[in-house]
Amino acid sequence: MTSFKTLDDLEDGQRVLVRLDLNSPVEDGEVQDNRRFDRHAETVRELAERDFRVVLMAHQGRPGRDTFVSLEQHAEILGDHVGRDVAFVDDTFGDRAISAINDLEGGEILLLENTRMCDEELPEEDPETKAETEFVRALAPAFDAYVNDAYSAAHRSHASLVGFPLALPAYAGRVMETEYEANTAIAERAFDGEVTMVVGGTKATDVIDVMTALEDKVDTFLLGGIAGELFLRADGVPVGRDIEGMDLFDDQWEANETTIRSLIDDYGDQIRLALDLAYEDEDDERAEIEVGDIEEKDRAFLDVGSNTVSEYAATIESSEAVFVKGALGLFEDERFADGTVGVLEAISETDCFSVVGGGDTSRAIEMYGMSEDDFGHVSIAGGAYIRALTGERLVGVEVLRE
Ligand SMILES: Nc1ncnc2c1ncn2[C@@H]1O[C@H](COP(=O)(O)OP(=O)(O)OP(=O)(O)O)[C@@H](O)[C@H]1O
Ligand SMILES: O=C(O)[C@H](O)COP(=O)(O)O
Repeated sequence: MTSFKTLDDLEDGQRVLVRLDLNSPVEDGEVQDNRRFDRHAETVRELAERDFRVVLMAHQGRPGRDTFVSLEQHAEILGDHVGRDVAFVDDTFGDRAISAINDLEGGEILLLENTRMCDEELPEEDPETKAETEFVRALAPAFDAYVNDAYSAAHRSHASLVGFPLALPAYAGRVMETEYEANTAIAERAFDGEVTMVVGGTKATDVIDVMTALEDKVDTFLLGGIAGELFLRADGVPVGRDIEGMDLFDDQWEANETTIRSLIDDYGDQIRLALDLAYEDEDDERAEIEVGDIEEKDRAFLDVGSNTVSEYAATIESSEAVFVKGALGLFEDERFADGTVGVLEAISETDCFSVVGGGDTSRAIEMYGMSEDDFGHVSIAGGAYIRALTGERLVGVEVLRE
């Protein structure tokens, strides 16, 4: 299906430069462990076991943000997941980096400093320009091959992602391979039965883009979350009131009202909206109301209701393939997790082909004790996932294919 080379095509024992995506949440300066470490650990472990000298590159945050920190902590967390030491050098491509690389023995692993600390990394330029940067020209000669495992960053035309594949023989890592295959399935595969897509979350434009790109691939869109409420509002239901401190509705409504209305007009038969919604009552408990009984915009809705969950679950049960993008409610609060957890459980109980994506949404799987093994694929990508779903090509994947 793919035309890129993989680790199966690499001759053992070489010097490999490997790009991972370890971009993680950072709280009070502390890097938080997450599934990206676990997934990439497989690629790294395989390379170390095959006696490669393994040098890793990754980014964290962006200059100017609190999350823009050194990768020193990442080396330790990754080492725990790999089950081997991951050394760290606080240099990206200077003399200290080169000398640490040259000191490596077969089977040893070294992580270089945050690629975004290098000035030439970030400006979005074409691969040819990136291949000419000092960063790539200085580092590439120290290696025999380049491996890109950072599918979730592959929509960025940054030097570490698109420059090196032009300077070295380039291969896809295991995460790159599996993410690519699962996330492009909806655009590239033909399914025999019904294809269902659960769309929610907070970003109306993501939902609109997915629906527009996939209307001829998806039989039924099940809507929820803030995006679902915007569709309900277009359908004449007085919903869409922000909870304090959030600004999720009015700007999005203004910017997207016309598009949402025309989607409902054009594809109404494929779109299913919530039948009931949940809110917080005077006693701080979850309460539900039928959509038809909502008379004015006097409260914030934080989840879809139980009738909606049953209906959506029944549709999922009869589907051949189910894709998820975005949560159906504020699942971080247990009282408003029923919608998101209900559809995820329905998916996990059927043997349909399934892909769950979006950084926040997939977090619900472990939060509520479900197992990733019960899903076809749980993506670790955010921006790259939505681009793949909408058929957009990812520059970092394209250079590997070339
Ligand atoms: N009714 C609601 N009110 C408030 N928040 C909601 C509601 N419904 C869903 N959410 C929030 O939406 C978030 C997920 O939305 P988002 O659009 O970011 O989806 P994602 O695809 O998981 O993430 P990302 O695009 O960031 O990778 C969840 O954290 C959830 O709390
Ligand atoms: O975390 C991500 O989604 C990727 O690493 C891309 O990060 P960016 O949006 O800061 O480029």
